[in-house]
Amino acid sequence: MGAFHESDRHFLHSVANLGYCNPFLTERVELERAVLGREFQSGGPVWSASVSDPAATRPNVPPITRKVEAAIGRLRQCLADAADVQPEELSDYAETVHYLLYHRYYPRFANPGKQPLYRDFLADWNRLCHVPGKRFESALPPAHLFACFRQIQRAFHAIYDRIIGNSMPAARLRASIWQSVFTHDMRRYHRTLYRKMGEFPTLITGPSGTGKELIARAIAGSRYVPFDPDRLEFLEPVAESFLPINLAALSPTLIESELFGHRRGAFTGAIGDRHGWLEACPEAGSVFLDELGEMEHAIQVKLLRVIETRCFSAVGDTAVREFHGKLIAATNRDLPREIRAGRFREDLYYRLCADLIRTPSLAEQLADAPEVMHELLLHMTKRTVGDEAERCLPEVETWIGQNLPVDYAWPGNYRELEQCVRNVVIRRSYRPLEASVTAEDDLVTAFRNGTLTAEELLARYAAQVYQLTGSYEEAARRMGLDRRTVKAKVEAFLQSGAPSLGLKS
Ligand SMILES: Nc1ncnc2c1ncn2[C@@H]1O[C@H](COP(=O)(O)OP(=O)(O)OP(=O)(O)O)[C@@H](O)[C@H]1O
Repeated sequence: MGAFHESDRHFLHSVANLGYCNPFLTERVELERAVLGREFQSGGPVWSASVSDPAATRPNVPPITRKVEAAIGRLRQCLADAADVQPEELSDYAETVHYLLYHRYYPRFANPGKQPLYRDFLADWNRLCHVPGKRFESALPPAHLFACFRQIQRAFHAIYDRIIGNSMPAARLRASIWQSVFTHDMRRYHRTLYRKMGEFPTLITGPSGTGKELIARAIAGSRYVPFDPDRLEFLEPVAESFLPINLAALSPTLIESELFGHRRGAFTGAIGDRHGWLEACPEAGSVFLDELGEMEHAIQVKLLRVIETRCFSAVGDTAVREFHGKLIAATNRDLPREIRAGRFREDLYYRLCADLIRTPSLAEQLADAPEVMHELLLHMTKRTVGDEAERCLPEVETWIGQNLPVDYAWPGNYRELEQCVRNVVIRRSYRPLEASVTAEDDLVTAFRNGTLTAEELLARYAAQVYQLTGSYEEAARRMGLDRRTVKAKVEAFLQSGAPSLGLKS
C-alpha cells in the first residue's frame, strides 16, 4: 500500500536523491536520467562551467524543475488523501519539496543581506511541507533549510566557477572539495554535521601552482552561516571569513605572533598587545596555513594543541583562548617523506589528514582531456585582459602552438600557464624557466655590458640553482641564503618576463 503509484514513488525518490547527491560526481547524470526519462539530454559525464558562456544553464535542470513544479500539487493531494502513508514516501516528498524550493529561490539567493526573501520562502515552505493530518518526522526547520540552501549555492559556485575543465581529474577535484564541505552524506550534514565540520581541519596537497589556495578560499567561502529568522539576516558576513598566513614568507616569531597573537613586551618589537588570526577568526571563518611543510617544530606542537583542544595562548601570555573557526592547511611537500626525515610531526599529520584533498597537475588534466587547454587559456586571458579576451585568445593560442613543444609539461602548472598568457599578451613572448635559465648568451652579454642590476643577477642565479637542484631547500643551502629568500627571487625572476634579463635592445 502507500500513497503513491510505483512511477510517482520512483520519481520522488530520484528527485530526493538528486537534491542530496554530490553534483560533481557522475551519479548525478544517472539520477537526472531517472527523473527525466526520454526528456533527458545527454551532455558530458561531468558538470563543468563553460568559460565562454558562464551563465549557461545546465540543460537538464530547468526541465526537472518544471516537472517537479507540475507534479507537486497532485503529489501533495495524494498524501493528504491516503489513509496509509509509508515513512519513506513522506521523507521523499519532503526532500522533493526541498529540491523545488532550492531551484525556485536559486536566482534570488545570490543576493543575501536583509531578507524579505525569507518571508516568501517561509510561506512556500509552510504551504508545501504541511500536509493535513501528516507529520514529517525529520523535517528541517525552515530557517536552517534557508541557510543550507544559501550555503549550497555559495559552495556550488565557489567550486564550479573556479575549477575549470571537463576532464576527470578536474571533476574528481570538484567532487572532493564538495565532500570536504558537505561530507559524502549531505542529509547527515544538514541534520547535524553542519555544526561539527569546522572542527575538522582540511589538508590540501599537490604540486606548486595547482590551485591549493584557490581551493582553500572556495572551502572558506562555503562554510555554513546560520540565518536568524527574527532579524531576517545571516549571522556572519562570509566575505570577511578567510584569514591566510604564508608560513614560508614569515620568520617563526612573526608566524607565532600572526597566528596566536602576542602580549606587549613578549619579544623585541612587541610594543602592544595583538590579537592573532586564531582569536580573530569567527565561527564560520577559516584560517589558512599556506606552505605548512615549512612550519617549525615548536609551532607544530602548538598547532597540534589547537587542533586537539581548540585552545591556545598568545605569545608571552598564559591565559587560554579558544579557537572557533576552521583550519585549512596546504603544502606542496610530500609530508610522509618529511615525517620520515624528522621534519614534520607524525601526530600533527594524522590530525590533519582526515580530510585530505590532492590537487592534480595541469599535465594530468591535459593528458585526460587536451581540449581543456582552450577553456583554460580563455579563462586566463579573460582574467588578464577582461573584455579584450576573445580578440587576444587567438594570438595567445597561436604563439603557444608555434613556440612551445606540443607535449610541454607545464611544470609550474596553472600559475605558469597564467604567467605565459600574461607574457604573450604583454611582450608577445614567453620563455619557460628551464629555457630562461639556460639562455647563457643573453646572460653573458648582459653581464659583459653591465646592464644587469644586482637584484636581477641574484634572481637569475637563484633561478639557475633552483633549476639545477629542483628544491628551494637545496638551492638555499648552496647559495647560503634562507629558503624564503630563494623562493622570492625565483618568483621575481619568473614575473620579470624572464627572457630579457635586463638586456637593453
Ligand atoms: N584548476 C584550476 N583552474 C583554473 N585556474 C587555476 C586552477 N588551479 C589554479 N589556478 C590558478 O593558478 C594560480 C595559482 O593557484 P594557487 O596559488 O591557488 O596555487 P597553489 O597550489 O596554492 O600554489 P603554491 O603551491 O605555489 O602556493 C592562481 O591564479 C589560480 O587562480
